[in-house]
Amino acid sequence: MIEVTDLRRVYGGGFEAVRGIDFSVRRGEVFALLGTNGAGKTSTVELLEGLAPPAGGRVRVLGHDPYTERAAVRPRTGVMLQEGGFPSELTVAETARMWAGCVSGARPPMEVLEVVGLQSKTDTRVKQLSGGQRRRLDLALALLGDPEVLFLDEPSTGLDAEGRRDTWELVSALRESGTTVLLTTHYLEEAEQLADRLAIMHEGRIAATGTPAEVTASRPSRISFELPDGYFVGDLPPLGELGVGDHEVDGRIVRLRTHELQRAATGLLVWAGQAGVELRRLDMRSASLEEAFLGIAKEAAAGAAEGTTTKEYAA
Ligand SMILES: Nc1ncnc2c1ncn2[C@@H]1O[C@H](COP(=O)(O)OP(=O)(O)OP(=O)(O)O)[C@@H](O)[C@H]1O
Repeated sequence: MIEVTDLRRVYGGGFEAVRGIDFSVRRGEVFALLGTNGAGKTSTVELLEGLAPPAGGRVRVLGHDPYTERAAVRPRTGVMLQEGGFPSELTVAETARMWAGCVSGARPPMEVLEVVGLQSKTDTRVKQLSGGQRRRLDLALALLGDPEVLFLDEPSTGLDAEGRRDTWELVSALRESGTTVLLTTHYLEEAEQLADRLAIMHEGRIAATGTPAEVTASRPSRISFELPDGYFVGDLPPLGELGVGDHEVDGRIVRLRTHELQRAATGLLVWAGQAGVELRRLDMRSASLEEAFLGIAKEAAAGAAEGTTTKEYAA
């Protein structure tokens, strides 16, 4: 549905915001673009939406160039920009009707307003809507053309926790109905919940890509606990044999990092059981997408000088 090869975007002053990225999105998939501020997510999405031509490389959406073959692509895509501009004096219903007039084969405006939960606000003027309600109106307009591919640029920014959950449910329902979704987000939990696959951007490049599970699986799990009274780290079983990569001791607290959580955890608990000691403040956890994101961004920053390579976790 979307195919991106060696894509580049250069702004007026010569600044290269997108520096040769590759990814593809399959039919019915939710694909998330993550990244630090200024990583190049919006610059990329705008190229996919056909709002600007690339400085280099290639974009195909539904098999077409979204910039030069706009007429073939635009009717089949829905776009929710980071900031929508609405005439503020119109009501919600008037805005949806006006927009429907610009879309060929539009769905009934009331239907999409109901989908996003704005049915009780149809007579409210846009200027009186909250920020979150405006985001929902924006989403409703993107859905009017019943798109095959939906671009959502930070769909839940500005929404409260409940609004965010509602948006997630909506995106999940769209995926169920076969819509392909490309979204950018700052919320790692959002990507973890919604994305079938994701790419983490950093300074115009893709630093890592794969399913959320694949990207997090590359990061070490953590175990921490308090040393039992009278014991020292040297009294623990040999950590290397438990699959522990490295460890640090902070007062009485021991922190272990491992790529083999079950083996390390079992070894530690068997040891504690045999020694008859309690491991107080015991905590064991797999890496979260947030840890993976922070680690990858840090590594990418460190590796930038020597030319960063993309980590592919996909099978
Ligand atoms: N019109 C422009 N002219 C010059 N530079 C720009 C322009 N638009 C964006 N940039 C720069 O390009 C880089 C990428 O910006 P972009 O908005 O794509 O990042 P982003 O990943 O979407 O960031 P955010 O998460 O903060 O929205 C930034 O350094 C930004 O300052």
